[in-house]
Amino acid sequence: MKTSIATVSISGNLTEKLAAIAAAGFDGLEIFEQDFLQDAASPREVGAMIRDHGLEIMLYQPFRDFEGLPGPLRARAFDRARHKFDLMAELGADLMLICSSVHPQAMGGIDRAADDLAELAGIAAERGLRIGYEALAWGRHVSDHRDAWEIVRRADHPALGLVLDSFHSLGRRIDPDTIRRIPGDRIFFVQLADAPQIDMDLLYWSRHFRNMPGEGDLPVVEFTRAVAATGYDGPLSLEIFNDQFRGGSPGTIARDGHRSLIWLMDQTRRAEPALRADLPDLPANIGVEGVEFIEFASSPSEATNLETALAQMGFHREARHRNKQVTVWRQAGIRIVVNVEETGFAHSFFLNHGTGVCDIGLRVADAQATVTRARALDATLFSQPPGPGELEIPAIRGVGGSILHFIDAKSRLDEVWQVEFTPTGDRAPDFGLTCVDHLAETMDYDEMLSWSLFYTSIFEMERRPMLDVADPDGLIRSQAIATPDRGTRITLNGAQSHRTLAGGFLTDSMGSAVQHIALASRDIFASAEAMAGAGFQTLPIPENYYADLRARYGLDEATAARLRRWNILYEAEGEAEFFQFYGRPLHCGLFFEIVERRGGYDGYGALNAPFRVAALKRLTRGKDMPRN
Ligand SMILES: O=C(O)c1ccc(O)c(O)c1
Ligand SMILES: [Mg+2]
Repeated sequence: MKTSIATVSISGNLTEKLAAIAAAGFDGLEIFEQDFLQDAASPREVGAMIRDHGLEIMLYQPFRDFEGLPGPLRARAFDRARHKFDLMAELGADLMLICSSVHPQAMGGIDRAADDLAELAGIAAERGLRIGYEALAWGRHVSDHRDAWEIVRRADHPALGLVLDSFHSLGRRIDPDTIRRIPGDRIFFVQLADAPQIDMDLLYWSRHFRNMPGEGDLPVVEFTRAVAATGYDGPLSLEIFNDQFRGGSPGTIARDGHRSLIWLMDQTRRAEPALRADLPDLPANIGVEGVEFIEFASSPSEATNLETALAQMGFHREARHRNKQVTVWRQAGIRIVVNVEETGFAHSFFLNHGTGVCDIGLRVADAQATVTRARALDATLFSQPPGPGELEIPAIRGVGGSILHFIDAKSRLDEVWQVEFTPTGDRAPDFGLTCVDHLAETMDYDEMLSWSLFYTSIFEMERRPMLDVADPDGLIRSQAIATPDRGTRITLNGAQSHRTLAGGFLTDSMGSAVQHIALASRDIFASAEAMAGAGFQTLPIPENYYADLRARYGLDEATAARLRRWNILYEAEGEAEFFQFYGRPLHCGLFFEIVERRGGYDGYGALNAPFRVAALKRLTRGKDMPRN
């Protein structure tokens, strides 16, 4: 199956669109009439331009309001079509999409539509062209692919086929398995789009909120499986109308689109062996076994602030790198690496962003397989020449110029701590922190879909519904992603305004980055006490919060007082309970969170998030009186 994308999916002018589509690796495109009409070049020149980019024109669209018209209107529609056929010949396009009519005078009737389309197919065939009929979800008489197929079947003309569009079928909740009964050679073209599940008018939803397969909530994999089962082996083409994408970077949107199609074909192939995908073999979604390390880039002077916080949380300096100014801070299953080298990747990260998380190490079963999959999904590999005696650990580029390293036991990369580091012999205190609970990455709202697709397409990770968090100065959208065992969790936080806390952090850190690190505690009260004893300062939470908490959950005075004492926030869902408290932000804006989950709690304290944001803002504006 070839990959294609409609020009309407990408921002920019036609030249920019073509460059982005070609660079992302698509085989071809659907030329959207509007994109072409607005360009100054002649149809012939546009066709040549497309082919010069190594791209094939797979479809010309849309041709509207054709079938079922009375008398003179019908004749007019045939004239219009002839004119478009002339244009297609100039362009070098041989397939035209006809979408079901929304014309107020269209009469309906399966046979009438079939007769009109058969007659038009005859005209197209004389010119060596073909036409494909698509049911728009809001079509006046035809709004279901089953009816569109019945029309195509009755018209029975070799130059007429069906066009399927996942949005129109799935948006109307039509069972995709109904596609399985259509012969694959009568399907001329397949368009794909996903969308977030929002209850709204179909036309408005379709024209503004479509997104890439895997970015939304529609069962696009089931749809593609059904298509594959018919034996269809034509192009899979993205047709994405999205307001956000229209304003996005053409290169990023095209890359995400290509990634989504590779992901989709891979998922489909695994479930539906009949699929003939032009895809190399690639390993299945990579299972992540945990966070092996979190590395900060810093400088000797700036690192002190961070290292003080680490010591106050009960970390000890466990080991030093043999050749580099790199130290490992450790507590149970958590390793925090502090890199103050003056050359190399971490240093350039530091120069660009200041102190911050430059590298995340993930534990996987097979590091090499991980980069093979990541590469097939258009991720950028990262490498830096290893120093003498150092291991070559596979890595890719992640959020905001940071990197992701992959550590496995299979190729003994997990021995890096013994091979490259020498123990300091420092005493290990135990403040009860056990492992990384989650990493919170802050980014521009417009980047969220892109990074969520990145994680969920490469790794075995699932998305949770998107949440809104109210910041006093705007909204933050939050998207949690986690492995099925919940052992590795990442939250993506999207800022829409630079006046929000997250937005301010983005400006200060010169781009997307980890804004907070949540560490899991065995016993949050014991951890809070030990940390306070070591001088750790928590984020003060106002009295009002605890009054509200008592009312909300009927907590007794003693429990509320205990929570209040350590500024611990609380949330409960049935038997499941969540406890969390925050540290104060470091100079770099990053802060730590300590959490304890009980009874299978699976969230992130969404009800508490606005209190946390307001408390942080009070603190940074210097208006808060510490209570303890
Ligand atoms: O929104 C539309 O009008 C429109 C046009 C052509 C398509 O292929 C489509 O899916 C929608
Ligand atoms: Mg369509």
